[in-house]
Amino acid sequence: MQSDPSQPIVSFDDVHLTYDGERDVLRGTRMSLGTGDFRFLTGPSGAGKTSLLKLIYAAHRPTSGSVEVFGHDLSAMPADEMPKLRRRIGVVFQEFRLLDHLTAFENVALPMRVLGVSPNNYRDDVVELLSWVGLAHRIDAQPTVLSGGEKQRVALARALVSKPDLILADEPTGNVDPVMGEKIMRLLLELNRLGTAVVVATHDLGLVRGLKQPILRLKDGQVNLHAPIQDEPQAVAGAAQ
Ligand SMILES: Nc1ncnc2c1ncn2[C@@H]1O[C@H](COP(=O)(O)OP(=O)(O)OP(=O)(O)O)[C@@H](O)[C@H]1O
Repeated sequence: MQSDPSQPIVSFDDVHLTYDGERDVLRGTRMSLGTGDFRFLTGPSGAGKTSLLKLIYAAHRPTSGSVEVFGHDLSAMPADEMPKLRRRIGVVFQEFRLLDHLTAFENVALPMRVLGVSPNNYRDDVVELLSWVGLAHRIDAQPTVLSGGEKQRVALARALVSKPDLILADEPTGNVDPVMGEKIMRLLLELNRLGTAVVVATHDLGLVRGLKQPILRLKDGQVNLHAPIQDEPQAVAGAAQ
């Protein structure tokens, strides 16, 4: 399932999403995402950021309109092809929690086990990923003894183990202190520099401001693309003289 780099990897055309027949969350949303793009997804609480990410992951279906991912119209995609598509998408969602009875290693390895990949083909990758997120020393620890930031980083490693082309992260810095939040974001930016497209839904405007990446702003059911926020020019002492 290769995609043409000149084509969008995600494309929403006139997408409506209505819950319970009355709550209009998306109202004719149009947007696209290209290979290797980085986008923050911002908007007021309840605007529909999580819902939008779930549409991309095909965890929800639109009420109307079309969602294409890696060139496939999701509404026309046979159910048995979904796992192959999802393998190309790494997700860090609040509700995809780590499993407490598994170690950090086993949690990160889980997507590969589910896909039926032999341990010989993922063991080194799992160890490398856990080292990359700074958790080589916690590889055998279970989530119950990990801090919030450590758990977030295990979840990030798990999202990356299938070498996805696209990462969807929903408030990945939500439960961690600002230093850890910045570290997680730097890891995502580094991945993006290596060619992975990344969408990060966040309320943390400090991060959005600091990292200077383009912003998808979701408001009133519509998505608009904004340029990175630039710092205000600093007043230069004596400049007026
Ligand atoms: N499965 C569902 N069934 C019914 N309503 C839902 C469902 N999921 C979300 N909603 C509603 O849809 C709206 C958008 O929710 P969503 O979680 O997508 O927003 P959000 O922008 O991610 O919010 P937040 O920033 O607070 O996390 C909210 O009003 C929410 O209550």
